[in-house]
Amino acid sequence: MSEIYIGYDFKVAPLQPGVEILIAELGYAGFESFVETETGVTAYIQKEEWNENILEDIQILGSDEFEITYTYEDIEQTNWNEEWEKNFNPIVVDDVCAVRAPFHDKFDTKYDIIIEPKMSFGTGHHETTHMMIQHILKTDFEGKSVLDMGCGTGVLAILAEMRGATTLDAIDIDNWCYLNSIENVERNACKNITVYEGDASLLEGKSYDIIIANINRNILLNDIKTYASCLNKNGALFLSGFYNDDIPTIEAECHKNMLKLSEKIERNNWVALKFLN
Ligand SMILES: C[S@@+](CC[C@H](N)C(=O)[O-])C[C@H]1O[C@@H](n2cnc3c(N)ncnc32)[C@H](O)[C@@H]1O
Repeated sequence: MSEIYIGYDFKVAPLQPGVEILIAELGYAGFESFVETETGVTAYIQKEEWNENILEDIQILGSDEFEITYTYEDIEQTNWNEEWEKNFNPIVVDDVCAVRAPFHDKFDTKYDIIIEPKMSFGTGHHETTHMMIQHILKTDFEGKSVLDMGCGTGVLAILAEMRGATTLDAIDIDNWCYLNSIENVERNACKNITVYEGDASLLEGKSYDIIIANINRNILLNDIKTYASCLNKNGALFLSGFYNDDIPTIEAECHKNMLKLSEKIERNNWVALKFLN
């Protein structure tokens, strides 16, 4: 890996969903890591992956809905690591589950998950991860088979195993997330999780008692049919990665696939839904 990164400091108004959209677009353009700041996001790309037209296809920069300005500079990788460590604060969900980095002190919680998120999404900071953790804490996982779709850092699969799940598949389309999930599974001494790189096309012939998918509205709308076909009788599907306003569309797609909405958690306009078949 190259020693030198280029760091872009983006200032974004309004902050959300601007930062979220910007991160998604930059990810596609080859940026590898993101540190959210009070005014926007700092995004890093390896210098050897960079060219001066790198932002040419980033649509949100031309949008009238957002005002986005940026500066950029060369960053030594060591500085980037420090920057990341400064910005990753541990979180505790419902006093029961801590998600922290190896360099944070241990918490006195029932579940203590150690994550080195590097470039993957899923430190528990995001509303959707937080709510999915809340759903998992309320659900009986003892002896269950589980799919964590869009696993990111693997945090949700790791918690599901800690809660008693005995067979788990964790899948992410992104190579960094795949590699990072394998690392985090080992770091937390999980024994029942298999990590795959890919998407819903890997699910043919598979079946699970519980499916967790924190991705985004459009991917979910596309893949709910496949998830429903992989869900065992009396199964549960947890979905997040979308807003309150998206519920009717998501619910309609679930209905088409014989899934009934049974519970909703909401946080800052983001939602996490539980469906039963
Ligand atoms: C919002 S993050 C969730 C990460 C983690 N599960 C959490 O809750 O913190 C969504 C993840 O889905 C992955 N992803 C996006 N599209 C996907 C697809 N079609 N199939 C599988 N994973 C996908 C992304 O790479 C990303 O890591």
